[in-house]
Amino acid sequence: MSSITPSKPILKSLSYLDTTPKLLSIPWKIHRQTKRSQICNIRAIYKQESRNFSAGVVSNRADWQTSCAILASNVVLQQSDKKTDGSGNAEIVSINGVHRTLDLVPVQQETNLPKPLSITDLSPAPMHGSQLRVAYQGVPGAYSEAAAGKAYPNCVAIPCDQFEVAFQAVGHWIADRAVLPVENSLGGSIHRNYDLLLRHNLHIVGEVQLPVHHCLLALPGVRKEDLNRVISHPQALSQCESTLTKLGLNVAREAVDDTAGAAEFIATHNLRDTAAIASSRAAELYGLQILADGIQDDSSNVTRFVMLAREPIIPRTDRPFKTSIVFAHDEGMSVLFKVLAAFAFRNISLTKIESRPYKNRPIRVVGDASTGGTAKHFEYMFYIDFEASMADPRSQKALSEVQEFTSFLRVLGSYPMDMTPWSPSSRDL
Ligand SMILES: O=C(O)C(=O)C[C@]1(C(=O)O)C=C[C@@H](O)C=C1
Repeated sequence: MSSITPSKPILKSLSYLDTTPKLLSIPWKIHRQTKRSQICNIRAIYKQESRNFSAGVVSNRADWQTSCAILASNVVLQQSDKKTDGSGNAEIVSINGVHRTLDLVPVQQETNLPKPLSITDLSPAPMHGSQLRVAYQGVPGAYSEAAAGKAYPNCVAIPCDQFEVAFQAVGHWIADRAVLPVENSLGGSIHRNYDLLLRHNLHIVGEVQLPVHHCLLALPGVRKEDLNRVISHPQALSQCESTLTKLGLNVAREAVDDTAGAAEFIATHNLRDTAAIASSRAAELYGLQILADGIQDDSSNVTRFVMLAREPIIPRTDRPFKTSIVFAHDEGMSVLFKVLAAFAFRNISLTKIESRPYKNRPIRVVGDASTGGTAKHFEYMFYIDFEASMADPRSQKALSEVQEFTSFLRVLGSYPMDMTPWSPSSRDL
């Protein structure tokens, strides 16, 4: 047990954070050595992995321990929470609320992978050096971790068990940035994340486009004919749907929180009838074999991530910038048309438009009930990305016009566009 003193005041626990924040300057309670069991040779794999990971995300155990105390206690808790079948030979687990009885894995080894941060772990983290801490949803080997590495080489990547936690980690100074997948070229928008962008007060400060190369992973020795189930993130399942069918895998699909988490789950529970859709890095990390490589339905499979920070960046005009806005309008005809026209007349290209239900006010009644002429309309929030910087006078004029016929307008961020070329055939992950 060691202790360090944070250089900045930090918030102590979620209960403080949710009410009036109390700033504390307390010595750090630091980690117990956590033990994650069950995956063969994971330490060796992970050490090699840390050396190999070309994107440069710093995620080895030593760095991790000095950078993030938040993960410390979870594993022991998790192990004691396991339910057994009474004989002690099997464990009852739940995937998406479905309970399954699994044989317990005989091999019990300590591993070095960081445990994802969860909502109960949002206690103070030490401030450390110059390395940027980037929160992502998932476990090591998730595409979001790769996106963090692409956006910020040499960052410390912090796994979080939910997107909400990644947002809060930044809001409470546990992380400096969060990376958030927002859309995929095959699966479309990741809607929930649009809602989170609105609910939280973080700013979009950048974007990265990551070619996503999926593999079908299973335990060593398992053949395709042995499979009864394929598990993965819902986006990954939808990105590989036709290929799975072509491979003759007309088996159950089950959604889990992230792709690498699916691989970890198979390894941890020794599931010989289940395959995961995940990255080749996840295969290495969790000791799985690649049954099929490049199983996305289209080789041009790209996911766009945005990076979020507590403060906006200063927009510039010396390189291509994108701006993301969200707006709502009360009523009135042609508002959407007028908004689009405000950009079109100034030759500003839109790259994205998305509508989401306006959650506090989902339905509007129009007309006069006494005359029987009522109709109900859904209310929406509209998200627009356009190709111009907020420092560009054209954007400012367009937005002041948009403001005139909208009831709510927020600039989510103005940030450099990801212009890096990518090759559809390259196997980035
Ligand atoms: O599960 C992961 O590995 C993620 O990073 C999430 C996610 C997503 O939300 O779309 C990211 C990229 C891929 O499109 C598939 C899944």
